[in-house]
Amino acid sequence: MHLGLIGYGNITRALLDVLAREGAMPARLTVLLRPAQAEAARAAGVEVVTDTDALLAACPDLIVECAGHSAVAGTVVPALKAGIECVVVSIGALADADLHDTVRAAAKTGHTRIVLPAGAIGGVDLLAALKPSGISSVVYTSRKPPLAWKGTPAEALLDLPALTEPATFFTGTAREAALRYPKNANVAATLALAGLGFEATQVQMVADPTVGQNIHEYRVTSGAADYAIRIEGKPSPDNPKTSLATVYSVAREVMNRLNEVAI
Ligand SMILES: NC(=O)C1=CN([C@@H]2O[C@H](COP(=O)(O)OP(=O)(O)OC[C@H]3O[C@@H](n4cnc5c(N)ncnc54)[C@H](O)[C@@H]3O)[C@@H](O)[C@H]2O)C=CC1
Ligand SMILES: O=C([O-])CC(=O)C(=O)O
Repeated sequence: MHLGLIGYGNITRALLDVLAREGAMPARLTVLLRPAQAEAARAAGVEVVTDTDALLAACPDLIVECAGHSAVAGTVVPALKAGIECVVVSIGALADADLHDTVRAAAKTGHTRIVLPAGAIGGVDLLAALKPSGISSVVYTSRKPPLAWKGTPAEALLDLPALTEPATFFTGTAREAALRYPKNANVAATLALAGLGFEATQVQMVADPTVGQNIHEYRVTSGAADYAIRIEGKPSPDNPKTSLATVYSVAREVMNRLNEVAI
């Protein structure tokens, strides 16, 4: 497999470690990154490109986006049009309804598809499966240590370093959450896309100095099953906003395309 990656940050670097450890390194790897990161990546033995055209010209079999919302419009859309399957982690980008339409049209043009991994959470398979049974509610709470909300609008609402007890600073729709907290609410968008949509999926975000993990809890009620799930994600050492489970979820997507059995 020739794997194309977008972004050379926390997820990409950890992903490459996991694939190497698992003996699942693709035969060829091309990474689209910011020019400032090119030297470090080349030193790690990675084939580097710095613009979308060069990534597409390399013709990877699969592209995995591990960068940020802007990469979805900038690189994923042209890649889909060119017929390359794309796994996207910055799922919150699809809260922009126009971009969501553009992405779907691009996949149709390229006769390919965009794959949305479970990312930091689990249970998305069940939620998506339950959709035709009629889902009546999806309520999601994201609870992270104050540090994980640094550099987000939560900073203007709370004195994050001084918090001594949990503070719920956001209650609203998945759409609002994903658009206002692009680096922290991809899970909200994933649940919305799997289940009730961006307007009806209810989201709470909590800065909690009493926890050391990124805790994702959601409850689903539907025609065929009701369930609640709680994931206590360990934060990535290099980016406390991102749960380590996200890296493994992306690794699973890659390994499922290399193995005889996909699970
Ligand atoms: N689906 C999910 O459950 C989750 C999704 N995420 C998302 O995954 C993405 C990556 O997360 P991390 O690796 O932890 O972030 P990071 O900030 O450590 O790394 C992202 C890297 O991509 C680079 N980048 C951004 N836009 C780019 C572009 N257009 N082209 C090339 N490089 C670009 C940045 O400069 C940075 O080096 C973020 O959007 C994050 O919000 C994170 C956690 C869970
Ligand atoms: O990794 C996590 O804990 C979840 C996250 O950042 C997101 O939903 O964007």
